[in-house]
Amino acid sequence: MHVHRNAGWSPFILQQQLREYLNSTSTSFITPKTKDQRPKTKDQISTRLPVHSQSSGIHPELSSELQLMTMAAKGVVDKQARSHGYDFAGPLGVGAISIVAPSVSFLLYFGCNEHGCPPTRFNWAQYVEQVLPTREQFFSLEVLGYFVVYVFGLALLNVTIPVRDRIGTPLKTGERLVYNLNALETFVPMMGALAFGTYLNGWEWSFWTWVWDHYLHLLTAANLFSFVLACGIYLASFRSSKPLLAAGGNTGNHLYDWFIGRELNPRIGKLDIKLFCELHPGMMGWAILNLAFAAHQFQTIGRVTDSMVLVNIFQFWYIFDALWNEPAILTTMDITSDGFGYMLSFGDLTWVPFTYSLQGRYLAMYPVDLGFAGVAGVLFVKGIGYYIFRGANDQKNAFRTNPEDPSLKHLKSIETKTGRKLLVSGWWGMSRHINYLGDWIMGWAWCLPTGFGTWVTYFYVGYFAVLLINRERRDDSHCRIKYGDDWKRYTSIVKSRIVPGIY
Ligand SMILES: NC(=O)C1=CN([C@@H]2O[C@H](COP(=O)(O)OP(=O)(O)OC[C@H]3O[C@@H](n4cnc5c(N)ncnc54)[C@H](OP(=O)(O)O)[C@@H]3O)[C@@H](O)[C@H]2O)C=CC1
Ligand SMILES: CC(C)=CCC[C@@H](C)[C@H]1CC=C2C3=C(CC[C@@]21C)[C@@]1(C)CC[C@H](O)C(C)(C)[C@@H]1CC3
Repeated sequence: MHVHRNAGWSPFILQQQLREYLNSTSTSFITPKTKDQRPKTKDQISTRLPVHSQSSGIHPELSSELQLMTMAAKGVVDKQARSHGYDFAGPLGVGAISIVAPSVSFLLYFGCNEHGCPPTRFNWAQYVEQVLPTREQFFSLEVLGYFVVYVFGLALLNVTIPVRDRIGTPLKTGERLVYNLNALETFVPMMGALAFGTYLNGWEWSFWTWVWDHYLHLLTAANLFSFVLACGIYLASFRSSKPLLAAGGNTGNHLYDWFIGRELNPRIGKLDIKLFCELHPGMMGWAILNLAFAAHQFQTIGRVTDSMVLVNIFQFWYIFDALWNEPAILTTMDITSDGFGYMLSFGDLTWVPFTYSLQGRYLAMYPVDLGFAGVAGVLFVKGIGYYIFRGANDQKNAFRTNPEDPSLKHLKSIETKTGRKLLVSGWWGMSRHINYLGDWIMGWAWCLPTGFGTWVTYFYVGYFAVLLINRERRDDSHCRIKYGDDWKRYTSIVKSRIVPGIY
């Protein structure tokens, strides 16, 4: 069996290769008999090439990943493996993002509120006097407490609701984690309870009023919680049990590793913090905020406009779609390769619920009636976006689940040395991430219902374009490592990154 130097990082296949290789070669892998025979310090083992001598049980013919698997098989993987290069322009870039992103989450509030969106009629002195909040308006210990109870309550549900257990993709240590996939089983009863409360009390229900009245307190609480959580998880990653670290979050630069995430899968018992934060408090909080905005609009104008209905339906659909397809998240880079740091802590718990719901908050203050033509136009944009987004994601997920599925036999793909195939026709032949294009077009369907009275509510499509372009580049570099020359072959066939024929 020819063992490829750059075998892609595909643990299933690597395990198969390793098994065949071990059977086919006379090389005897020295299996440490007892723990004390295993290399004990980082200096004694390394995951970096050039390879070790025979004595460590690693053979030079094996690719770097296969060596890792071999070490994994021998329990000698260096879980502290130093990382590859920097993303986001390194420590300077992540430092800037760590200041700018939270600031923007507040600026979108101070720049779009009852005083205007943006409040341009004030000069600076009037703005400071009339708009800037007092300390009491900015921070509330009581609301922070409620926010903590909300997050911890969801965490308790996540580890107690009977779940569809799911096995994650194999780690470089060879082990695979079990995940509690019950986001939908949590979200549906939550929405049912809120609907029942609204049925009993009407849209004037004090819960909706409370959310609206404490929006800024909740935003501050989410920012504080995200920061403290990221710091706690970072410090915990240095614990004596030496947890598995993310390849990109172990550079040794504290600021960078804190932002990107040093530990790959931080857990508290059965609670997987990365998966929980990505789909529970933030995504569900996003839906709650949108409903509170619709309630506020009803309380102020006695009805809910067609634009507010569309924004709520579109974004509720997006949230429900994410939770319905929860198993698919186990193969995303956030779960498989990114550590849990401030980027995901802030992104999940603050950025998503508070900036993605900007359109609903704007419409609660500045109602827009679209009319039939407007509704039809926005529905058309949404339909185009969702057709691409869902079509591409379903096709890839189906192909990854069972490449031999009869419904996929019309699709062309290329073999890779890892044994996994890459689609080169259908959605994934049009561009390497056409799913991103569909998602971005859907973002326009979220912004257009706010009309053209302000540019502020179109912030999302601008930000999202930057995020997806960066994400495509990061995924490209991950795939280049995974697939080596086969990825070059793939990119020579599928030339467009996101927009077919354009980018
Ligand atoms: N609203 C938001 O803020 C965000 C939304 N999203 C959305 O989430 C969805 C998922 O995106 P993301 O998590 O980036 O991952 P993707 O769904 O884009 O999957 C990327 C992975 O798919 C596999 N792949 C790539 N090309 C092919 C091919 N030709 N054939 C088969 N498999 C291929 C590779 O993994 P492998 O080969 O190892 O299987 C690659 O790493 C997207 O629709 C995106 O728009 C994402 C981030 C933020
Ligand atoms: C400004 C800043 C620091 C941004 C951090 C990035 C995060 C906002 C995003 C990183 C990956 C994300 C994903 C989703 C939301 C945005 C973040 C957290 C996601 C949950 C949206 C819904 C999708 O269906 C998804 C589940 C595939 C997706 C996962 C990644």
